[in-house]
Amino acid sequence: MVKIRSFLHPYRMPMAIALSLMLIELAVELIHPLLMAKIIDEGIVNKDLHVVLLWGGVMLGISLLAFASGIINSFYASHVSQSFGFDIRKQLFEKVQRFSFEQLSRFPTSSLITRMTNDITQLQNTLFMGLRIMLRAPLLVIGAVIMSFIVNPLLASVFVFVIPMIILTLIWIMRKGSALFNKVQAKLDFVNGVLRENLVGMRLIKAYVRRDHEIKRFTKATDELRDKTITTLRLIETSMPVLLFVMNIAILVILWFGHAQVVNGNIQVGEVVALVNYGLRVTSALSMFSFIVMFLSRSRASAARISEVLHIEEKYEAAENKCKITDGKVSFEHVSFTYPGTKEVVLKDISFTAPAGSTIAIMGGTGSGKSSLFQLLPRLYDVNDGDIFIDGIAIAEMDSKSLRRQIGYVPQEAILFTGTVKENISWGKEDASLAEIIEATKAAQIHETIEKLPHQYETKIGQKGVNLSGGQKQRLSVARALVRKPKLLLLDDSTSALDVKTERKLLEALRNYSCTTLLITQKVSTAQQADKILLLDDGILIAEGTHEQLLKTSPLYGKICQSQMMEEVRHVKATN
Ligand SMILES: Nc1ncnc2c1ncn2[C@@H]1O[C@H](COP(=O)(O)OP(=O)(O)OP(=O)(O)O)[C@@H](O)[C@H]1O
Repeated sequence: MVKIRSFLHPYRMPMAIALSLMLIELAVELIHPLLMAKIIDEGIVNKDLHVVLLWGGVMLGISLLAFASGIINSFYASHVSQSFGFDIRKQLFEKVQRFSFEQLSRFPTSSLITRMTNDITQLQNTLFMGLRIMLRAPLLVIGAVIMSFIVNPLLASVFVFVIPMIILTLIWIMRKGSALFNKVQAKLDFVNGVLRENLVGMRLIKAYVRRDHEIKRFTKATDELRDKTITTLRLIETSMPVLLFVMNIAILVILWFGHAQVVNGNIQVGEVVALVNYGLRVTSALSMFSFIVMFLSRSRASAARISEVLHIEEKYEAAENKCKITDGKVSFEHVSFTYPGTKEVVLKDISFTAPAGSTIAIMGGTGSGKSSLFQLLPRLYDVNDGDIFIDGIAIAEMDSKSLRRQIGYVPQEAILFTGTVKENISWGKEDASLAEIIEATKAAQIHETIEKLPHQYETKIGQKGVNLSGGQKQRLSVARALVRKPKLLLLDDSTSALDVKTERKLLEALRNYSCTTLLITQKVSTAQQADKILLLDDGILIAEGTHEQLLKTSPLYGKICQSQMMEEVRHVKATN
């Protein structure tokens, strides 16, 4: 929570101005009943029009002052609350960008989205309300009680019994409300999660005709959110009328006692009117409390959720160990790896060398650890045992940012961003010239396709590349990696959607890049073109060698080749 409060520091001055203006409004509100008592007792009772006009004029003047203060206060309140929300959102976003994969996996994506949107909006609204009415309501209560004592201590003593009871009840409601609102926000996370999955997977839902099922799932999630919200609001809304009832009784007691005192000639009518007026102002402040308690409880829950993300300790890496990959020779020495927070060892004692400029194919069944092995090279995860060397330097000693900048990594799923073709490719190298981009797209065998697009390199790519085929997306992702001219290229099944001819051309073009290429593939036809094949099985490197060598030494590789050949024969027969 301390962290959230620190976001207010830059706005101390405008907040102080807003609060001072609010105090002017408050003072005017508290002086009003006093002036009213004067007009009644000195003007109306004594039939003195001059007094009525004089104090009436003063009342009008200070009302105008309060009106102007209110408008300027609103201006400052919206400026401060919006800027405060903007700052938190920016810092939260930057923080999440710096998270490691392990830290990122602690929060579901939908929860991070809710925290960056809805939770911050809650805090903004609360701050706005805080500067407008939140402080005004309790101060109005305190001020009204003090003024009542100044006017008539005997009648004002009624408030001493009632107000502490009301304050204790409000504290209880707020505590309970915070816990309930925490649950409401968690339900909102879930609704956002279902919504996100549905929007992203819309094609799959339609293809599998799962619309009704998904509507039911979404309805269940929103029903739960609605029920939790209603329970929470009910707690607050039912407590408020009880508090107002208690206050109304207090006003009745003042009227009853006041009447007796006026009849006995101990006090004047104006004093009773002023006290009733102060009582009514306390009642109106209390009705504001239902909103205040709601906002405060909700924002307490939201602040805790935002703080949880902001408080995560970042692992700062020493920036001085900048590395320069010169040749791209890769060696794994007895590498073992387990994902953080899990027990399963996904890579077991892996050792191999990829000479500089060589092409190494990595094969193995699904879940055998191929992608995990790739993620270790740019240090998306760190090894648990053993060492990985590039050009003879242990990557554990290298600054991960500078290491990543020199690796061309094409993940299994081709990810594109909304923007032009050119922007998507220069994502790999911000200052890439058009000539460099074209060189990369030619090598990735996608230049000719881009030339046929309506606006060539300036053609807009839809969200996630919806207007491109799977193979086109893969080749654009390869071009994005090549534009960096990396010394080490990692292709995670990135040519799976290409036909044999295009794939062959692409692999041949890669030879001109004189980079070490590690490529994961399921196809023997692709692996055959590599200088060496690594065969993984359940996280263990069970065989290593050229296609011909493995045919002789590895029964598993033999089986893979046989099954793919049979598949091809079946395919040829079927097409004939
Ligand atoms: N982020 C993760 N957290 C925990 N375990 C993971 C994670 N990613 C993968 N695994 C586990 O690691 C093992 C190896 O997965 P990996 O993705 O490396 O296999 P793969 O050989 O690339 O499979 P595929 O060919 O299906 O892509 C699997 O058992 C998988 O469940």
